[in-house]
Amino acid sequence: MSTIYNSETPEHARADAFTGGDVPVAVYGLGKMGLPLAAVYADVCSNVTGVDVDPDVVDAVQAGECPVSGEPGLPALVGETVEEGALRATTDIDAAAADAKIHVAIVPTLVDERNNPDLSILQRLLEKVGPGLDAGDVVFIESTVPPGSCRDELLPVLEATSGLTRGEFGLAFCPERTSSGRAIEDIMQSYPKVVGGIDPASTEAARIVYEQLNQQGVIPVDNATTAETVKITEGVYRDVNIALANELAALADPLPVDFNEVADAANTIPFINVHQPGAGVGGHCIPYYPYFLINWLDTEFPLLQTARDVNDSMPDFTVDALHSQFEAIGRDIGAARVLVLGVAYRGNVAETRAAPAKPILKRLSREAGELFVTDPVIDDLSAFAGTEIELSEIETEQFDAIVLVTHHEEFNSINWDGFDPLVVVNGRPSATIDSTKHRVYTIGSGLQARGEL
Ligand SMILES: NC(=O)C1=CN([C@@H]2O[C@H](COP(=O)(O)OP(=O)(O)OC[C@H]3O[C@@H](n4cnc5c(N)ncnc54)[C@H](O)[C@@H]3O)[C@@H](O)[C@H]2O)C=CC1
Ligand SMILES: CC(=O)N[C@@H]1[C@@H](OP(=O)(O)OP(=O)(O)OC[C@H]2O[C@@H](n3ccc(=O)[nH]c3=O)[C@H](O)[C@@H]2O)O[C@H](C(=O)O)[C@@H](O)[C@@H]1O
Repeated sequence: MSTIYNSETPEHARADAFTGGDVPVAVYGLGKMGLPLAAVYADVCSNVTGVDVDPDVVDAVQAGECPVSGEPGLPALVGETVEEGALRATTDIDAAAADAKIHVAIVPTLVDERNNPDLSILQRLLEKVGPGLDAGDVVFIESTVPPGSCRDELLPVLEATSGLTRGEFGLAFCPERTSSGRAIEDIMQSYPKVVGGIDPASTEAARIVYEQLNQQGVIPVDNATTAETVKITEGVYRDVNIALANELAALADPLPVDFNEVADAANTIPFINVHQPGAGVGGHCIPYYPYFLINWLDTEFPLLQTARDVNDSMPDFTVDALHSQFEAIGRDIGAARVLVLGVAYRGNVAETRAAPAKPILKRLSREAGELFVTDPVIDDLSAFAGTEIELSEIETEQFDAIVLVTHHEEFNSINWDGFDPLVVVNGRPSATIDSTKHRVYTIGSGLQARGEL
């Protein structure tokens, strides 16, 4: 069997061995990002074992089915690669680790209730992978981790459990630079892959492998900590920029000014990229990554913490805006029927972690007369306050207010004229409320229409 790491075999021969299926791969974690990654690996090298602790996920993949929804091309790729024998799935981590020579970890890396980074799932996984490592194997970490993790936290686990020492096996950080809903495209061709190893041979091994997967090529960086910092920098850049937009969105009220128009105009200069203000920042990535610095290093990050605080205040900003509109028309929100549109953390994605809709609904359940909620992409709304209503039924009801928290494309076909005049708080400037009857307040734009109320 060929090895990729620290081998005297010429580079092109190692790449051929990988694409020819002579270097077995294990992908640990078959979730929203792990399954697309395993399927792309299988498409390229035809020799992948996907490993997951969830037997339902494993059974589905083994049957050629795709347990991850909303990823264009994924069901077909999983079906094809499983049928060809290029992809198989198991819950048996020990056996998969013993067989593989390339080990790819893409399990959750979270923060705890105090926002301290929690790498325990990844560490426990590597404790099981370690005993299966042989000299010449290489481990690629795709889960986002705080800078320094490969060197200080993960390498020691692999050394302790494998009996091997640094230099006998490789370890590189190879971040997922992908978004839900675009996973296959992002993995294969949207942007180059960044890779950084704990030693030059690990970086080289990662470069050789990912050059076969990614049509945009590979950016090898100096070491694993550099690659880890690239990924965190991308995440905090987004969080801080969204916070800037959210802070400036407040200009809409005192001036008044349509800050969304301001942003569009400002963004015509190529080096300006004003983000969109909105009802909040959710998901299991952007709200957490700042804490991979703030609560990891003995360094102050006042800007990052401020950005977090600003973004965390947006659910309250949204509910406060609703209160202001009710006060302006002299109505009592405590007697109002309020509908919330969208609980997913962002449009067109079936994921609710850290969704801004949760605190918005919680507060409205105390402050509104009656509360209703709908989301066409989330099956189970039981974790959210409010009475669930199907999107197809909302036009048969009357409401006093509608709060759009998440902009799913299904909301574009709402017949707004079908409702009697009501208050609308639009939490996503990308959504258009297509009616002049209603009193519409859009975050960033301010009061856009007084309507007939
Ligand atoms: N979802 C996203 O948009 C992005 C995610 N990432 C990174 O990728 C990581 C994984 O993300 P997702 O795939 O979205 O998570 P996910 O929650 O959808 O899936 C994680 C999978 O890992 C499995 N798992 C948990 N412990 C395991 C273990 N010990 N062995 C094997 N499988 C195990 C779970 O059963 C689940 O199927 C994230 O934590 C993040 O660091 C990076 C960029 C984008
Ligand atoms: C720039 C970008 O697309 N970043 C991705 C991000 O994915 P994620 O699914 O979290 O989407 P996101 O568009 O950053 O949105 C996060 C949250 O921020 C909100 N949001 C987003 C952009 C914006 O201008 N204003 C805003 O309020 C969204 O509604 C959502 O609640 O985080 C991923 C990750 O790092 O895990 C990363 O791989 C992805 O590239």
